Amino acid sequence: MHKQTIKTDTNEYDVLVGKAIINHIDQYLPRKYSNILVITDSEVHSLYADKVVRHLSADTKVHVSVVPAGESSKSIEQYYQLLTDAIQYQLDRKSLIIALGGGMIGDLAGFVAATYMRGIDFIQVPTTILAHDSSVGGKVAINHPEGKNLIGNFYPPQAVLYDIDTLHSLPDKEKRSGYAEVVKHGFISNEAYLSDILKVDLTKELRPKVLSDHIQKGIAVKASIVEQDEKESNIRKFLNFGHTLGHAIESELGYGRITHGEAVAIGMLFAIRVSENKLASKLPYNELFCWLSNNHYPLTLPPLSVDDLIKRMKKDKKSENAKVQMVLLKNIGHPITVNVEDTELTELLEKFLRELDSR
Ligand SMILES: NC(=O)c1ccc[n+]([C@@H]2O[C@H](COP(=O)([O-])OP(=O)(O)OC[C@H]3O[C@@H](n4cnc5c(N)ncnc54)[C@H](O)[C@@H]3O)[C@@H](O)[C@H]2O)c1
Ligand SMILES: O=C(O)C(=O)C[C@@H](O)[C@H](O)[C@H](O)COP(=O)(O)O
Ligand SMILES: [Zn+2]
Repeated sequence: MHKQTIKTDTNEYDVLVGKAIINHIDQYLPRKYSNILVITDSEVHSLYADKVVRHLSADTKVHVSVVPAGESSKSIEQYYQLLTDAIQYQLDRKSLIIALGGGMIGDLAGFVAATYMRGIDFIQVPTTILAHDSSVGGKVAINHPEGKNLIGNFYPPQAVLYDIDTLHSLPDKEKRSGYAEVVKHGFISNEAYLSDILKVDLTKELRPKVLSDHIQKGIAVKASIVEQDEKESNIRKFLNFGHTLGHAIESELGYGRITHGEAVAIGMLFAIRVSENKLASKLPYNELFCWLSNNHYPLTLPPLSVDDLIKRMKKDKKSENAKVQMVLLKNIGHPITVNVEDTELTELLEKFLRELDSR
């Protein structure tokens, strides 16, 4: 079991990463709760919800709310239904919400916890590789058809209980999606970590030791940034590397048509091209492209209008005064934020999309 404590100006919580954590979930709860609502999705429900409920204390009332699996559930409709469930189950200010699932559930259940009765305790029980990122740092949100995570808050969990045994059941597509955020943590932190990540072959069974090492290092990168800038006034923006275009693609295609990680992978390729162009950076574009391609990431997109993508990029939370702001790399481990003018962005994005089509 590996424990990392996240300490910000206002909060402190533990992230536990290890095997069989769910079997002992009751002992890891920060305190006793008499009423618990487990929020999960339909896939994770059939795999792990019974196990979680079985291992919670018998003298606790436990309710389970299930939303359909997939990004389209990170919606105002599901959010409202979950609040209704919380009211019907008579959750009070001393109750607990458990977010059991990937990043979609973590963000959605976290936002329910953040807003129900002005905020009640919640813990994250992540079940995807991607959730090594989403469960840490306290960003909770739902999507708006106009843009990703436009409705949300910073609301840290009381604990993150990451049982890596759950990762064995992940489909290959979700392994790929999760690894995109691992790669992101590599690019924004250090070359040795990145080159180690790019040795992984996702088409083969992942070695548990390698996986947990990559996850723990990713959490450490995120933790160190969040501890310095919890509310994203400055360096937390670096965690958005690949997301300015990635989020635009997700919302433009319609939520769930491409996974978050697949979109971020394409977004990172674009951010590298822009870094080369604007900062004369020397970055391993081809190495990343080949690794993504060898691991079967989708690297072509249906036809998309550049103008529409740029309109979406302007709705990004980093954008100020209608200027698109991107996270670029001076080199590996040295991210910076840069405003990109519309004309330049249009030119670079057109060229990038043509390049993707032609490879
Ligand atoms: N809050 C943050 O800091 C943050 C960071 C990164 C991403 N996110 C958000 O996270 C979401 C993406 O998260 P995700 O990729 O985990 O998606 P997800 O939660 O939708 O899970 C992906 C799929 O895997 C299934 N699944 C989950 N765990 C499983 C398991 N153990 N075995 C088999 N199937 C399983 C789910 O049912 C779903 O179909 C996006 O909404 C993204 O915006 C948030
Ligand atoms: O934690 C952060 O900060 C991140 O940017 C992590 C991202 O991987 C994540 O997708 C996050 O939800 C994006 O946040 P947003 O503020 O751009 O919606
Ligand atoms: Zn992300």
